[in-house]
Amino acid sequence: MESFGARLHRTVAERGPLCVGIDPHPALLARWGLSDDADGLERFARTVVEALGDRIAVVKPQSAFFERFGARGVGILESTIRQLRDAGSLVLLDVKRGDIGSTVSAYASAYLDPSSPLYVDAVTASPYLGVGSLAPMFELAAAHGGGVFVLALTSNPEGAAVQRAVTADGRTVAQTVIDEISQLNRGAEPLGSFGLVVGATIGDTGHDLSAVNGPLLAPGLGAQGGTAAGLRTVFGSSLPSVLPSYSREVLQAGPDLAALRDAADRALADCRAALTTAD
Ligand SMILES: O=c1ccn([C@@H]2O[C@H](COP(=O)(O)O)[C@@H](O)[C@H]2O)c(=O)[nH]1
Repeated sequence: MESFGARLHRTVAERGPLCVGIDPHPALLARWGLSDDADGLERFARTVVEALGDRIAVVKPQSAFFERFGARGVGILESTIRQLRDAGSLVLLDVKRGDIGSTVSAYASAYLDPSSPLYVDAVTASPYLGVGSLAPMFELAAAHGGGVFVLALTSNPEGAAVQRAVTADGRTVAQTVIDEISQLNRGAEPLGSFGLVVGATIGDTGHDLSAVNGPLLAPGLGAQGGTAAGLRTVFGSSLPSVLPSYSREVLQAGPDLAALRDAADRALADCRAALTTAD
């Protein structure tokens, strides 16, 4: 079985270093001329799959925008996941789950067990009940070739107060998360399956990411003010592990398929240039 890290490494080599989010904000539904209901959601998601599913390495549905419409919204999420996988994209479900370990087991079954209707390639997870509480997700991911991206230094300004708080041993909360994920990825080749979320908006992280050996998801590009050119400042020598992520910046080009593809191509070109520029 190929690990998530290996699949990600291969898919990024084939399609380029880009993740595009499916975030059907009410304002975007309106901009696309769609109704703010499950029908509008379905049309929106289908259009993104049709435009980008066969060309983007990773597509990241934001679960909240599907859950907003209850059972039908979750049903649309299920079929969107299936369609993306059929089109060859890796699906990273942005759900930021976290709880006590026994409940995390249920989340792991929901997203990382291949027999689940919501089975995806990887999920986002919140470590604020302790990184160790996420162990059932790490175990099921490892067993089935899945991945988990754990929040470390998020793109929102409110995150810093918690994530940069200093623990009893002198490390920040974020550095303890980084170190635990680095441990899980030790020795993995070509890339570990456990990633971190580090916002593209935060400037120099001031943290040591050198031992992570896993993907660094960088949301916050475009609508939140982060730029591809700024990724070098944020990530320094860890730049080769970065998976840049855009949602609204690309989605606002829709619903025209060619315009969506052009917006994604522009984002990819900017990211390629930023990730490969020599020091
Ligand atoms: O630190 C984080 C973690 C996750 N996100 C999510 O990414 C997208 C960003 O959307 P944009 O439209 O590109 O701003 C969204 O789903 C967030 O929940 C993040 O922004 N920052």
